[in-house]
Amino acid sequence: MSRQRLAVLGSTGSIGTNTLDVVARHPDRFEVVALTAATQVDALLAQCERFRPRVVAMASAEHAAQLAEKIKQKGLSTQVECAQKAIEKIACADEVDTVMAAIVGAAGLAPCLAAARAGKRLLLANKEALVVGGDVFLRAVREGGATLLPIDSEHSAIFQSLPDDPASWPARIDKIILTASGGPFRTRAVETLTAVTPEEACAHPNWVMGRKISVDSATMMNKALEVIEARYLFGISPDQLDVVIHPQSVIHSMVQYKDTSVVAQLGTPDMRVPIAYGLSWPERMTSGAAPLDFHALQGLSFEPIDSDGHQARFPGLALAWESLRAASGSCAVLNAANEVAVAAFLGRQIRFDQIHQVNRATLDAVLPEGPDGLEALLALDGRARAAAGQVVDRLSA
Ligand SMILES: NC(=O)C1=CN([C@@H]2O[C@H](COP(=O)(O)OP(=O)(O)OC[C@H]3O[C@@H](n4cnc5c(N)ncnc54)[C@H](OP(=O)(O)O)[C@@H]3O)[C@@H](O)[C@H]2O)C=CC1
Ligand SMILES: CC(=O)[C@@H](O)[C@H](O)COP(=O)(O)O
Ligand SMILES: [Mn+2]
Repeated sequence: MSRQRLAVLGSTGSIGTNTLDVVARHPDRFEVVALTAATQVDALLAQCERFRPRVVAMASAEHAAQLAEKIKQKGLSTQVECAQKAIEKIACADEVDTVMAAIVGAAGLAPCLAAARAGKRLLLANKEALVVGGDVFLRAVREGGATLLPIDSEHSAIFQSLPDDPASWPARIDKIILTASGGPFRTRAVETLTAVTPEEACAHPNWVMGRKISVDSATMMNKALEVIEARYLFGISPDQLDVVIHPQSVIHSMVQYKDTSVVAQLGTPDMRVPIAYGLSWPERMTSGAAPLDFHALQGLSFEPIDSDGHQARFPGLALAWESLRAASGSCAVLNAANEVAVAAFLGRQIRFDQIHQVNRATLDAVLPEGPDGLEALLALDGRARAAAGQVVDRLSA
């Protein structure tokens, strides 16, 4: 069996390092040919020493120059490139079979589209790329003949719970139920959310993740993005998408069939499981995760999202359905606003509860014009970021 030649985009992040952890367990199956990162020069250098990729790219010339110098000092043969175009070039290179898309945010859209158009096996962790790209993204997958496999834990669970033949899904499925942990503030008094610090927001109860997605989990904007992601991945209508709070993060999501049967995927909350599934699909291979111990499990519980003040605590969740039903491009506007708002919160410019104010105001202010390609999507993303930035400025003045 020939080895899959892998490129990991965002290799220094949480998904990137988990991917390399899984890959290192299977040297007979994978060859790491390319890695990309943005700012973490030493972390990427260490990955180069361990995995010996042929090429790496960093988002800025400054970081790439620092890395190139260190690579030379170590006597490594890895070629160092820079800028977003180099990352896109890696995503569609002939020497790459499989692309792990693990860049955070809309910055991952162009490389994902490049990989899709080049017909790669595309492992999608970067949910924002699909939220922004929507039908444009799916068209690139179709036309390029790419294989799109979900890595997000909920979407991997749904994919594992669905029949193999996508053509059979509409006739068989009643709805998809995404589970949500409720994040670090599930039981916190709503009126105290004004005082939340970035450190508190990033302390997820079940998962260790990057800072942006951790804040999204705390506002439940992560679940809003995931509802949109599910809409596109599984071609299902927004009315057939439901969310239930499940604080233990053991059931990763469920599919309810027409006969009311529910099929779910369970496991310990460890991203190496969906990563290993994506890498090995349609086979299975070891992931390094600990198995679930049903004898030790304390119980699984569920809370409706409209119970116990959750609607007031998580006002952003409803924006998923609102954006999906609004003009095409609205999901891209929501995503851009949220990226700006989360960055402003992490930079201590706005309060935690003001993230939703930025998202709400930006959705109201920016009218999308049905973006039909990458250029139009990036222009819309830029417009929404400018509008969101103005809201941030007003709130922080
Ligand atoms: N973490 C998790 O468990 C899960 C994550 N996801 C999704 O996966 C994606 C990655 O998340 P996560 O790993 O947590 O994020 P991290 O912040 O941990 O990692 C992000 C990676 O992207 C790189 N990066 C950041 N900005 C840019 C840019 N502008 N251009 C190129 N590269 C960039 C970073 O480089 P550097 O570090 O060098 O600056 C890093 O390698 C997100 O879309 C997230 O929603 C989905 C499910 C679970
Ligand atoms: C691991 C993963 O997929 C994250 O998206 C996770 O689901 C976050 O959990 P909640 O958003 O449910 O808190
Ligand atoms: Mn998820």
